[in-house]
Amino acid sequence: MRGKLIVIEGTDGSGKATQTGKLVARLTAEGLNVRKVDYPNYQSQSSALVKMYLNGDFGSQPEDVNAYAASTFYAVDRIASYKKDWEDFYLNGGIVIADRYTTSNMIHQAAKIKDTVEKEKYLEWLWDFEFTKCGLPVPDKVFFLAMPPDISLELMRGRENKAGNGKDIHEQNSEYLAHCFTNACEVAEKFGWHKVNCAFDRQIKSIEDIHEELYQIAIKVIGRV
Ligand SMILES: Nc1ncnc2c1ncn2[C@@H]1O[C@H](COP(=O)(O)OP(=O)(O)OP(=O)(O)O)[C@@H](O)[C@H]1O
Ligand SMILES: Cc1cn([C@H]2C[C@H](O)[C@@H](COP(=O)(O)O)O2)c(=O)[nH]c1=O
Repeated sequence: MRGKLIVIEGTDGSGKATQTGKLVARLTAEGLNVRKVDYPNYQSQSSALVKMYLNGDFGSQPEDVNAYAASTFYAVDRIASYKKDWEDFYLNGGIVIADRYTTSNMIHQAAKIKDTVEKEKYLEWLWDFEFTKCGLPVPDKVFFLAMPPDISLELMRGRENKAGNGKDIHEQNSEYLAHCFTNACEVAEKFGWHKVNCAFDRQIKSIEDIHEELYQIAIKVIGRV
């Protein structure tokens, strides 16, 4: 019996790692069979092209690699991780909580495409490529942590990126972050993601309050209530 896949999404510095860690810890403490995955999988060689892209080896601007090409770098990394680390676990009923997934391509790569018809074509291509052709599981639930870009920039300030080599070409570009946020709000609506409003009037919701909102929905998806 197939398990569940729950994804925690958002733009850079929106609190994904914080919330993924808390949700996994609580569900594990309750005795559920839970595993955490995060993307990019920097620990694996499969992320080599992603690292080169984010390091600026193909150009210093995100748009120097088009949405389709960059998406394939991330997809390859995801497929390697799925096949090696969690396919069996998931197909045998395990609960997987993902910090980023294909949904990050929908946010960060689709943001490069301004024309709405072309963006639509890209989103259809991506769905078919990652889920239908490559066989990655479709998420059971996607949480979108809607943290306004000016606040997430503050949260990220002074913090290194996860690859541990300074700020990457996405993080260096505040204009791109703003485009990604606007695009994420549209995509979240289109695909029926659960949007968590993480701030109101520049007042950030507490880590605990956001966690509680995620937890209450997650246990329904898992079938605990
Ligand atoms: N609701 C919140 N209130 C205050 N601080 C927060 C909140 N959520 C996260 N933070 C802090 O913001 C910083 C960024 O959070 P976190 O690393 O979880 O974000 P992220 O989305 O995983 O980042 P990235 O996209 O760079 O991987 C951390 O220092 C974290 O403790
Ligand atoms: C998984 C994935 C990620 N991205 C983007 C999102 C971020 O800007 C970077 C990864 O940075 P992190 O802070 O180390 O998480 O890459 C993407 O465009 N597509 C993806 O599938």
